[in-house]
Amino acid sequence: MKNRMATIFDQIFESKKADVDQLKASLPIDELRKMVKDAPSCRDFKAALAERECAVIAEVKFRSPSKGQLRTDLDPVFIAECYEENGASAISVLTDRNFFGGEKLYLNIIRRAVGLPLLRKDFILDPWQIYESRMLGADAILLIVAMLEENQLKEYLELTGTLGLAALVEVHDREELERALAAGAEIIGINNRNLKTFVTDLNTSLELSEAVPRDRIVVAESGIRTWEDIQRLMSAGISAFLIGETLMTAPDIGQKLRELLGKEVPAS
Ligand SMILES: O=P(O)(O)OC[C@@H](O)[C@@H](O)c1c[nH]c2ccccc12
Repeated sequence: MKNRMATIFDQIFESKKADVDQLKASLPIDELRKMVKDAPSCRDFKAALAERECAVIAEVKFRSPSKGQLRTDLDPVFIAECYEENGASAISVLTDRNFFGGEKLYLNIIRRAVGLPLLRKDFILDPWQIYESRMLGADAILLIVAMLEENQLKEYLELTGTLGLAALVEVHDREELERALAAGAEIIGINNRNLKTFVTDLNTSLELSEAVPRDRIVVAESGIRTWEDIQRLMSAGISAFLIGETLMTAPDIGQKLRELLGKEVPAS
């Protein structure tokens, strides 16, 4: 089992690398760099998280390698509007097609429908994708420490800042956290999902958040199911939460979000 899962992580990496090589060949980075100059300004992702005591980044994710198809009514705009109406602080949009059923186009159509800042959820391996994210209408990108070399992480963080994008820097363990902090990450995502086994454990966020200085924002990611989960994380000083599956599998997405925010008592 363990080996099979490890292979999926490697598969994602290889598949993304092949995609990026192809994209780079079709549009040289210099061209892309020129295009970015005309992109509209970004919405402030960091401020949106900082201004609430309990900030939910609600995710548009139709499929995952561990759970398969999460939802069959594929209406990303409807879901994003539902998130906005029911109290989300930001929206995370999966743009990886092969493993998560995402589309780059979703960023564009969701951006036109809602006013919240958008996080592009993908596997960033190359600066090309950072320029592309800006073109697609993202306000923030995910940088996964486990996928990047130390110098890449620093370089990519700098580039995100230069382009006006925010970066959510994702870590899974203490060593990755140290690397993220050393690189100057301001928003640290602590992923409760073990990348090899895909098992989620909220203790990962509870334990690692203790080592994050107070001037950085911590986002607890993955495996959050209830208001009680959120309260547990809040008691450790965490105030931002990235939630996908629980919302995407709920029959009434809006109601589920209100429940998670403590605004409504669960139906059963
Ligand atoms: O669906 P969940 O368990 O609520 O998790 C959301 C989010 O944390 C998860 O989708 C995620 C975290 N890091 C990622 C990196 C790539 C793709 C997806 C992810």
